[in-house]
Amino acid sequence: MLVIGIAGGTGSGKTTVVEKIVQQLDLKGLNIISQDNYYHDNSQLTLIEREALNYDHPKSIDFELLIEHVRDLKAKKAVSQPIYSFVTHSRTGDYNHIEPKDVLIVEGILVLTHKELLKEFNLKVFVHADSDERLIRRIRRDTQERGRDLNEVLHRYQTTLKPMHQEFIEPSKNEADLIVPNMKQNNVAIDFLTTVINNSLKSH
Ligand SMILES: Nc1ncnc2c1ncn2[C@@H]1O[C@H](COP(=O)(O)OP(=O)(O)O)[C@@H](O)[C@H]1O
Ligand SMILES: Nc1ccn([C@@H]2O[C@H](COP(=O)(O)O)[C@@H](O)[C@H]2O)c(=O)n1
Repeated sequence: MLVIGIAGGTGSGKTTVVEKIVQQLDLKGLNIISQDNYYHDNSQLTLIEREALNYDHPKSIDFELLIEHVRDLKAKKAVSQPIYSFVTHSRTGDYNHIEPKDVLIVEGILVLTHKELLKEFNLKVFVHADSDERLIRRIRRDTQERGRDLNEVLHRYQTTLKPMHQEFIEPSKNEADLIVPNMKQNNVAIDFLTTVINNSLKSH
């Protein structure tokens, strides 16, 4: 199985880049795992306590479970992935059933920060967009899709998101084999990445 890690700051366009690659790949069997499903549950806390948590620090992710699922899929075992709600900041109690396929893409802001997870990747990609562009995209997305208001997004940006990005996410760019500039539509980078994946598939 070919395992690809795709990181980048919030709003850099990881999900969009993955969608475009998937459209272009000539493949039947591919799984996409988002790090977002592996946030710790925290349902033992009140909603107010959960709202105050730092969701951009590596400790906010259940990497143990994420790595277990990557290894299980590589060993051709199906996994039950928890479903996460950005509205309640906790797991919903429901699960996605994932059967192993030929290619696995693992995407998320912190997937290139964890030493053990890095060992599982055959190809490591970092999607880049400048911080002002990412903040604009984040405001739009979180107010339209994640039930947040402007004050919440800006407060989170200043208190946790920006410092964590500088401390953990930006340095993880050094782990990448490929950096995809995604300030504007970048079909050349998407074509290039698709070619690299197709070539890697031939040698697997
Ligand atoms: N190259 C781009 N140009 C303009 N908008 C983009 C581009 N890539 C992504 N977006 C938009 O930015 C927002 C965040 O993108 P998304 O792929 O969800 O980022 P991420 O998964 O890294 O948080 C989405 O609304 C998406 O449509
Ligand atoms: N309960 C939560 C959990 C995470 N976040 C934010 O999500 C961002 C990561 O997701 P992307 O799709 O943008 O990569 C991260 O920056 C967290 O701040 C949240 O707001 N609430």
